[in-house]
Amino acid sequence: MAIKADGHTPMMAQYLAIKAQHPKTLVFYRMGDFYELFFADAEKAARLLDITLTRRGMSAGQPVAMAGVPFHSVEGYLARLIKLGESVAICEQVGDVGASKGPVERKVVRVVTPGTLTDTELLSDKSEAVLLAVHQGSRHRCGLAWLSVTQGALQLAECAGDEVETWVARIAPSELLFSADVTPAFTQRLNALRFSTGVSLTERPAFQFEAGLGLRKLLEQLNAATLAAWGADELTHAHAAAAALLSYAEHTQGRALSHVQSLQVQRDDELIDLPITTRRNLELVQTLRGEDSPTLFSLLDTCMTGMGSRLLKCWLLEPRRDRTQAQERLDALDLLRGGAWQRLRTELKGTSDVERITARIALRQVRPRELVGLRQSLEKARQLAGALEGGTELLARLRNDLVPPPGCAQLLQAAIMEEPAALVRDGGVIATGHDADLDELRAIQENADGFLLELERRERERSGIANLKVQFNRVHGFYIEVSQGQLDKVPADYRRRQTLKNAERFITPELKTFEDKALSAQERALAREKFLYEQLLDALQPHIPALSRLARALASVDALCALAERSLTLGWCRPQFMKEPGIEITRGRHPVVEARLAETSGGAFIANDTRLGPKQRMQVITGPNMGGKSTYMRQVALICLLAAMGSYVPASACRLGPMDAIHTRIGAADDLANAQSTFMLEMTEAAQILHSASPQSLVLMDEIGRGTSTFDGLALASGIAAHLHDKTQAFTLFATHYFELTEFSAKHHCAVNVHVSATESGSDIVFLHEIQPGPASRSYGIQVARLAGMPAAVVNHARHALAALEQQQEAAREQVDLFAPPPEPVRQGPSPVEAALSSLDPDTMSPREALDALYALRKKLDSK
Ligand SMILES: Nc1ncnc2c1ncn2[C@@H]1O[C@H](COP(=O)(O)OP(=O)(O)OP(=O)(O)O)[C@@H](O)[C@H]1O
Repeated sequence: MAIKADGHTPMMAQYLAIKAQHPKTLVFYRMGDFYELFFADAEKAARLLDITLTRRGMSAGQPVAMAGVPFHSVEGYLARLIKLGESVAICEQVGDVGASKGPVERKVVRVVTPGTLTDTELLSDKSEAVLLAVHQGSRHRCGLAWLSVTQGALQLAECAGDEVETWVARIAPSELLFSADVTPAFTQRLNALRFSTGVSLTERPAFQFEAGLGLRKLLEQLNAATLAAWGADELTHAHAAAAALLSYAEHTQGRALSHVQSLQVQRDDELIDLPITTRRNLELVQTLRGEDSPTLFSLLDTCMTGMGSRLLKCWLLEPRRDRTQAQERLDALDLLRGGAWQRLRTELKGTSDVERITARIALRQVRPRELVGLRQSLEKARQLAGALEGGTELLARLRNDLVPPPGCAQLLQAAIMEEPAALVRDGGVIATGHDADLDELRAIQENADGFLLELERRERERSGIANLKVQFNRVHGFYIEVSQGQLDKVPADYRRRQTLKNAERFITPELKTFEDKALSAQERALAREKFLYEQLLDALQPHIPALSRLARALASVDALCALAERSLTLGWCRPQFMKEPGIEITRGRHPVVEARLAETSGGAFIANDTRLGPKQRMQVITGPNMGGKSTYMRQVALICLLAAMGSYVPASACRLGPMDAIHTRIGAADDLANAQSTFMLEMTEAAQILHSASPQSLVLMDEIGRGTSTFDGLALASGIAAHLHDKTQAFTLFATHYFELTEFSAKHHCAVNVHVSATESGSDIVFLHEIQPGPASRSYGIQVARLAGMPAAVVNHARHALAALEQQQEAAREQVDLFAPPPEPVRQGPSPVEAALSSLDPDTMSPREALDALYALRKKLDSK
């Protein structure tokens, strides 16, 4: 192999030039049927994928480490790498093999990264891969821009610098872009986010976060002269984020994102605030153990399509403060519950992921079978539109959007076969009758079979070899096979092509002429199919906006039908919204615990009422462990959240006032990644709630203060309760084991005591799970420990110790008033210097007397 001047083989030189452009990305370099990785990339891939590390000779005097994966199973490997947060540059052969002397021309055609996935095989049906760019702006503001490449909807927002974490939690990106010049403190916060949310961080050059560039790119993308219509013209920090976002997305796809044509601006006061801790504690989309079920989402999601599931998740995680949208959905649900939901779901069954297919058409990555799926789904959409009887404003809008773009289905029908091959490069994709040239080329191939049979018959007759066969294989082309015993009968014009153990293979001039014609017809047919497919993609581009709307409408109908079905199956009621602040729930249930109990035949769920209003803002909840305090508190939050997203709720009646946030401080898990102790984390979270909650927030506090000594904990818990009651005035559910806190309501007129009931049966405890007025009478900790299987000796020991402790406390009880305001610092009487000073009358003193008095004062001070 020729060695170039710098010592590398021409192929390695080509590889290194490509690698230099993608230093932080694994480069998959296509060589025949494999993607190869070299040097450090090879070592890394071998480690991450557990594939063999080999050597490919030497280049520039160095051994070349190499590892490879077969191209036909590349998706599986990509999926694993992406899951590990890696990015991969796919480098294909783009030139003709053998066209020039050096290596075949190669190019990175796209970069697969966690936030920009478009491959159906790599994406989860039920969640989006979202790419987010964060720009750290001036004056403590940050700009955010995000998008899911497969959805094509661009979103912008600006937020206060300290709210980035909340926004990132809500947006739940797979990949986050940030500028190389953010402050070290900001980088630290991003790293913490990486630990807590698993997001991949990608650093981009600072110049890409430029507001002017962002504005230009946005205008170009939306084909608009101003962003005023979206209310986005002033959001310069978000423009800067958008600049980096769009550049990166285009860079990874290797083309402009023509399907990204819609923009939405999210304002920080539009959505109900659901901080990371709330999402986690309420187990909205993930259990505390990080599993997908059982969660509120897994219970809700009976959607028929991935699009529906994804939209439903988005409704759940982005509830609006304004109730218009929720009301619209509830109105639609009322109508669908009449029975329409069943018909619509039958139609929805088997619908393809039109949203992703549309994006893949725009990115020109769509596969033939996806287009067949699209055509069938357009037909389904047409039928759905017919079956939707308008009725409500929302349903009427959806019906309009479900009408397929004129001509689109016909175009697909005419161009693509009923059952096309998986890949265009294999041929067998374009329908017969679509293109005369292609039909002619195919006819040559089809007539070949008849011709070959005829030739075989003639040659057998001519040679007298009865078992002579005319055949074809990919390597040797066409041939006539004659077995060893018959070789003497072979006619003179046969030319030997190949010798086998028991037979010889020949070609004749006639067969050779036919071969040339047939093979070139096949090649030309393949090329023609590729060309026609590209033409079809061109013709589909103008339909993209209408297809995106249609996809959204399909997803909405699916999500609404799921909510309708759930409300009926689970016996939920329609919530009412009121203008006055308050939470009034009659016979509320925790939907996930209830479903669990039903599944495990663990008995019926006990429904409970909740009444909170301006005069009763806080419930102090006591009761035994396992009594149901956490369940009760969470159920109130879940019911508020379900109502806000426009769903029916697990209760028999429900009226809700305005709500701006749900804050939770529940459980205690060490945050080892951030080097925070249990107690530190508890206090940090509580402090955040005290700073950000408002009178329109719902706050759940579960056993605050238990992470430290009893007195410290009790003192802190009472301080926090008082702050929430007096200053924040949020609706608060405050569960505690400190009985002392049940005295809180005596001095705080908006707080009431409630408890979860339990009774004793012999020495056992029976949980009734009912919320009742007043404080709990005792804590039953020892009975619960007994139930948990604690050895009898330990339980006995504990009983004695408890009795002794209670006696001791009774004897030494000193009434401590936990809720009395802190005493003013004690004021002492005037000091001797002050007394002497106040007895002086400067107006009656001569200068000399004044000086003497001053010396006397000084002396008094020194003698102190
Ligand atoms: N209303 C209810 N109806 C029926 N079962 C319930 C109800 N509430 C709770 N439970 C059952 O009791 C279990 C314990 O409830 P929960 O965790 O809410 O108790 P807790 O009072 O918060 O306990 P701890 O103080 O130990 O955290 C639940 O897992 C559930 O199985």
